[in-house]
Amino acid sequence: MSYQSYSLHQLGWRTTLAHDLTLDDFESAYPARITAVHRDGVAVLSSRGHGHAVVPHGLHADVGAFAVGDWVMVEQSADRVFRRIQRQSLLARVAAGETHAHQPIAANVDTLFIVTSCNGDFNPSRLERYVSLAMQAGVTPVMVLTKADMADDVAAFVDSARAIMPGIEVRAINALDPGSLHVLLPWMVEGCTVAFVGSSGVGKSTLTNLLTGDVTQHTAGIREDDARGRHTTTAREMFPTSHGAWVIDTPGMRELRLGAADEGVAAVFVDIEALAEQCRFGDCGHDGDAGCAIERALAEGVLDARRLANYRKLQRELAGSRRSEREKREHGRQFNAMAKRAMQDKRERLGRSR
Ligand SMILES: Nc1nc2c(ncn2[C@@H]2O[C@H](COP(=O)(O)OP(=O)(O)OP(=O)(O)O)[C@@H](O)[C@H]2O)c(=O)[nH]1
Ligand SMILES: [Zn+2]
Repeated sequence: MSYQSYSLHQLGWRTTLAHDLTLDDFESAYPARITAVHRDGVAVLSSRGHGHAVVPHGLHADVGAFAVGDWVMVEQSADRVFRRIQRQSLLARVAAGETHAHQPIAANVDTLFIVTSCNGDFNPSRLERYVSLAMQAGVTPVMVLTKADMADDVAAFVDSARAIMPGIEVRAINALDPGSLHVLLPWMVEGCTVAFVGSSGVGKSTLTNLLTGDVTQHTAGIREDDARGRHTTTAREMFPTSHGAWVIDTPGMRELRLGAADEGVAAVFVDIEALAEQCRFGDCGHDGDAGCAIERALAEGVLDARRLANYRKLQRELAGSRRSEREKREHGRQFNAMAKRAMQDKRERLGRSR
């Protein structure tokens, strides 16, 4: 199995990916998909099978610029990455702390299964956050409610989940029952890539193992030939399933946080944004202002107070991350100006001493 090869279609190739490539690219290199990112290069899968490719110095800054699921062009004559192909979607991790730096986690994911359980784990505000993140990344969110076998009123959980965003797909499931897996099959299509997020204990590993179990040894490393022909054992983070879809399971998925996700938040809270447009005054503060449509909706019970509070909280976070981006840019500008001054001083001193 570990030496199995896949067609481009099976690997998830889309014709749109080729729009980013020239004839030259195709003559000197071939497309491959990254299944793991290592310190010294990337593990790839292509129509040639499993392989390892080094990332030349200076290509997209460093290995950190590549993510599992990325498509790259690998040189025909050497196991070396030639270039990365434009991503269709990108789940990025926002670093903890004040820097708000974005680190790519998974690329070209089609569906993000947002997993929660039909119990105390179910938290609409956290789900709104995950859905915003998926929308921002360009990935279709699907809500998966596990432990349906242990809840009295599954329908109530499904209804709450449907209220997170208009039109969102919701499926309740008993992850311990392989027979109930069929509810996820519409997204497990050949060449499609899925990933799971959710808190600890909701059943992500159970579902991932069910989907990939009979196809690969999930956690075990696979022997492969590296660039120098040595055998190495490397862990992978992208796995085939029996239905032909791929599951990306990387440790980074567990640390996804909402970054600069303005469009994602706007997509999830379309109801509130539409209400705001109906306020009498364009600069309505939605706080005791006359003719406020949001407050009217609250009073009429059309809008949930918790949802509005979470929308405001996310807006504040977005403002915070915009501010820190600005500060970083400003800091960079100040540093450049300082460096320029130092160079000038040096030139002047040299000029005088001559
Ligand atoms: N009854 C029932 N138990 C479930 C279901 N899904 C998961 N479990 C159980 O819940 C526990 C946690 O499941 P995991 O799959 O390990 O959860 P996880 O999301 O991967 O958790 P982390 O690895 O900590 O992120 C396990 O004991 C599972 O057997 C379900 O639908 N019904
Ligand atoms: Zn208002």
